[in-house]
Amino acid sequence: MRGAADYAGDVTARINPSILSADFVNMERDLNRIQTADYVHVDVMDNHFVPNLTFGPQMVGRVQDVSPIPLDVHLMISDVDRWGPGYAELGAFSVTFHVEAATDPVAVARAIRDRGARAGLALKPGTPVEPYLELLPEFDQVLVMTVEPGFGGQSFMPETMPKLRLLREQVRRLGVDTWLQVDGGIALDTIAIAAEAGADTFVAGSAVYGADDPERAIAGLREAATSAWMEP
Ligand SMILES: O=C(CO)[C@H](O)[C@H](O)COP(=O)(O)O
Ligand SMILES: [Fe+2]
Repeated sequence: MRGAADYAGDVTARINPSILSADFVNMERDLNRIQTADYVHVDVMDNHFVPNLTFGPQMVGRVQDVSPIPLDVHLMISDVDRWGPGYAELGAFSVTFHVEAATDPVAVARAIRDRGARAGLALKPGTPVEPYLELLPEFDQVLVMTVEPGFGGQSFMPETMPKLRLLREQVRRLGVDTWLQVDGGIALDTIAIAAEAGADTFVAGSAVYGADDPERAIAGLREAATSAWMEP
């Protein structure tokens, strides 16, 4: 039997709703609709690294001020050497950046950690994982994108799952506690696929905010992922 403990110690699946699907002019209200979330996923886009634009440090700082739940910041921006560590200084719980956006990913991760946040490495669907497997001890989480970054509401890409399997194997081999996150198209019908492949942390935007009852949606997702771990 492949139990949850194999994947994530004795934690339950972490569900991180993405406020990309929230109402930007009612952000505080929408943060209060997800009080059972593990972390709040914050998508920062610069219309350069990805063809979409959201917000920057000023807005994330205000979200940090009013959110009762710690922030999981996902940077989809260029030049994270310059901008990345500042998000840690705002008090984010974790700051995740795309490997292509850093001149020296390890140096950026160390700068983020030095400022008190967890450092995450993000991989787009077309970005291979092999060159980074040995770097796992430098990162607190790896984000395997399960859609092309830039927009919510896209379809889950199952072809990204082999990367997750390799990462899970490497986490076991090195004995590190690097969280494995998936982001994009995560819903009740896809979360089990990612959980079975080794993910322990799940971002969901439209599946949470598109539901009549976001907290019930969070509970359903958590239950679906945890059940997938328990299956023989
Ligand atoms: O990083 C992202 C997009 O680049 C978002 O976090 C992600 O797409 C969440 O939205 P959904 O769950 O609706 O796919
Ligand atoms: Fe994201």
